[in-house]
Amino acid sequence: MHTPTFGSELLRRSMAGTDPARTPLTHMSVIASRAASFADWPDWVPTELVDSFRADGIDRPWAHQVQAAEHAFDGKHVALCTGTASGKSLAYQLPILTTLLKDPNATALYLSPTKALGADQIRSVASVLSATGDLPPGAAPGVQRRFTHLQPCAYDGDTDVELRQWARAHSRWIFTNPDMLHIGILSGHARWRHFFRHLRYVVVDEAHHYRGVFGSHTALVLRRLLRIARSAGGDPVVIATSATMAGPAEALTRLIGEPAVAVTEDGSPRGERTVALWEPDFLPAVTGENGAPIRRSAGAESARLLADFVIEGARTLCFQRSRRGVELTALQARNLLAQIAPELVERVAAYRAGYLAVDRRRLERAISDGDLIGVATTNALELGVDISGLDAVIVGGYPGTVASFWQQAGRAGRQRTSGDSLVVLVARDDPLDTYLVHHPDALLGRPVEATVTDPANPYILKPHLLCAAAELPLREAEIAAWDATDAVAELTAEGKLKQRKAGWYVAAGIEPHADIDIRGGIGGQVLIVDTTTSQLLGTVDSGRAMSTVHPGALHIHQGESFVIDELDLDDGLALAHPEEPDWTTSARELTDITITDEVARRDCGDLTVSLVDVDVTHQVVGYLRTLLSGEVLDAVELDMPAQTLSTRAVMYTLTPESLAEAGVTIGDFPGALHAAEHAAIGLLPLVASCDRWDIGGLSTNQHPDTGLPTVFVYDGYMGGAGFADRGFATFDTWIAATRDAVASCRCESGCPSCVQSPKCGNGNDPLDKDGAIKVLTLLGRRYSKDD
Ligand SMILES: Nc1ncnc2c1ncn2[C@@H]1O[C@H](COP(=O)(O)OP(=O)(O)OP(=O)(O)O)[C@@H](O)[C@H]1O
Repeated sequence: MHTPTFGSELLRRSMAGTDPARTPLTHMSVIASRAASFADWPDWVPTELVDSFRADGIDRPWAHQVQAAEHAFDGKHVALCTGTASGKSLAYQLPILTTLLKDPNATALYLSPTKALGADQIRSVASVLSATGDLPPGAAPGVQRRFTHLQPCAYDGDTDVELRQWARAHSRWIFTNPDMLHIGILSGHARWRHFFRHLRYVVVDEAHHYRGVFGSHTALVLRRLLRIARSAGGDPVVIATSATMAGPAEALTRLIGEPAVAVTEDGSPRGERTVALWEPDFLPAVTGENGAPIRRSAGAESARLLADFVIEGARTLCFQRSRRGVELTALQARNLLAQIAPELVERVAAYRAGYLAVDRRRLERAISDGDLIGVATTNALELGVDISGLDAVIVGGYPGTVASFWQQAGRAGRQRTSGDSLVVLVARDDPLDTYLVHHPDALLGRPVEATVTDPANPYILKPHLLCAAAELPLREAEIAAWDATDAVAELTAEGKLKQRKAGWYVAAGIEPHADIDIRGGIGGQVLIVDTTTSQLLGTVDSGRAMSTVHPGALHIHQGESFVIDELDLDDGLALAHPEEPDWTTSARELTDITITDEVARRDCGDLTVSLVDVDVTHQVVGYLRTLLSGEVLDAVELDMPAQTLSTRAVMYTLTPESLAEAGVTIGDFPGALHAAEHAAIGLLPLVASCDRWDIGGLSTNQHPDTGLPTVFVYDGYMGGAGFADRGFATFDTWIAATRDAVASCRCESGCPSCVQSPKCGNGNDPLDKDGAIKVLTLLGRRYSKDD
């Protein structure tokens, strides 16, 4: 570090006294500040609207805002992908408010992945519409009279029946989410005919959230929306926004099935941002499974940094992955402060979604006003919420995607004056975190990951086809455009669709909408119920129930802990009671795989990589209870039935000769392949925007279907979710990163940061770290030549 920055100074002061040989800091770099690039207000924006924006504090738009607004106004679907706090809302507000003002019938729809963000965006629109500009003194507060007919209104699970009726009849700008659009709007679209006939814009905010199974469901909901609007006479333009989305135009096209353009050049000003990567040291005298060393937890390390930054007067947000983690971090930071700076204890708090709305607003105000200096939070503060004046962000554990990392990092430095900030990523004991803190380029120099969706997955597509047919008869051309010929033939053969002259109709007695839970995954659902209050805590895909809500499993719901007493798969019920144990659980599964089809294959000498359809049979055989320190408390056995999952896998085979050549002796094959498989599962999220819990794996010395040493990594969802496809498509990058992650871990013979897996059915045995490096090096060498 040459010239000290705000961030490097803050870190230096916090690290004073640390033994340089054991420094947890693995990297520090500075992202330079940037000046604003302005544009003129487009000449199609009415003066009264420009006045309102000016009165709301926006004198001139930034260049990217105008570019995106112009595309949308010209009728092109547009994806705006610029940094956090780059004013993306204004970019869609300009064409929408203009159109609503000029055409008294025009309507618009706004979609966000969370209700909180939707509420925030309505507030932002209301603020523009109520800005008094040059209205005469004494004009009524609230929305100005000339804008009253626009009536932006929320329409989600919290909206009561009366307001819903009012919104349908009067609102010209509806704020909702994909879930409500599916179940509450498209299912009864006849009542919305006027709204759809005049629908001119659809906003898809924070579009990178639509990935994996949720993304595939949303893609189909959006296609149904466009189809219904067009059949009613409307022709909406879609405006997608995201601070972090790879290939935004392609991503939007994948989501809506139609061509789109992108705007990515960010014209907003930014302060100087220092980014630090941090790897907690190993704990002395504490060991985990099979005696492996374990690191100080990311939560405890984050709490220490939070307390240090608060002492330095730096206003800091500290992100934690779980709500429980948030409470613990805030508590630990307060305990540390109580010993050294007791006057600061009350200036640190926890923030999470389970709190009452009033408490959340109070906390948000206290953060903005500076009454609170340090706040531990879940990703509830990651999206949208416009809090300014923060100096530092601590990201406690890689949040799963590069997109989320930048989203969280972007919460600091939103101050327009200087905006200098510090971001620290604290690694968890996990291969992906280890890799990232030792390979800064993979995090800081890499474009964000592609959002993976697979709307062609028949297990997702078929229920949506039934909904579409129930909404309006399905026509040949639509079926072809949705790539659904086979699925429609199957539904027709099953008697669920009937072909008539005007198209395909859903068979009498079928009400398909309620059968889809667009966040719940695929297939049937198991309900999780608190037996002490009869409260429904949530649902889980039945295919994943045995590994997540087996008897004895710890289940977290809105920050509260529950322990599962009973799982009844026949009735689809998991019964739980509240309990706050100091351990967590992870299921142990045994897996068998049969290859049913080969979709694609790349040979490289005697090695092969293939994309295959597989039947995965797994059986949960027990679970581990692990203390929060990482220490294993015990292993509990379970007797659960086996289940079969038909899905997609990426598979590679090697030969005994190639392994021997790479230096792996025959007795070490199982441990080497097993360790390589675990690490590859841990690293797949680097290329496929999924969670390691979305995927599974199997390695074997000799698979019956290949006759060779074989490793599979498969999607944990019926029909697949697109993750294995990404693994196949980016095999070289994925395997090279996996090799580097294992090789750069400082442990001697394998630990949770490299080759141990928290859900291994074989108790992480055998594992051969050195052998895994040899296997991965061999694959990497061969395939990088090939690519
Ligand atoms: N042209 C502009 N000039 C000055 N300030 C602006 C301009 N455009 C927007 N802003 C302000 O910037 C802040 C961030 O805007 P906004 O919330 O729309 O950003 P965003 O890109 O949606 O952020 P996020 O990605 O965090 O959701 C707001 O306070 C807004 O009023």
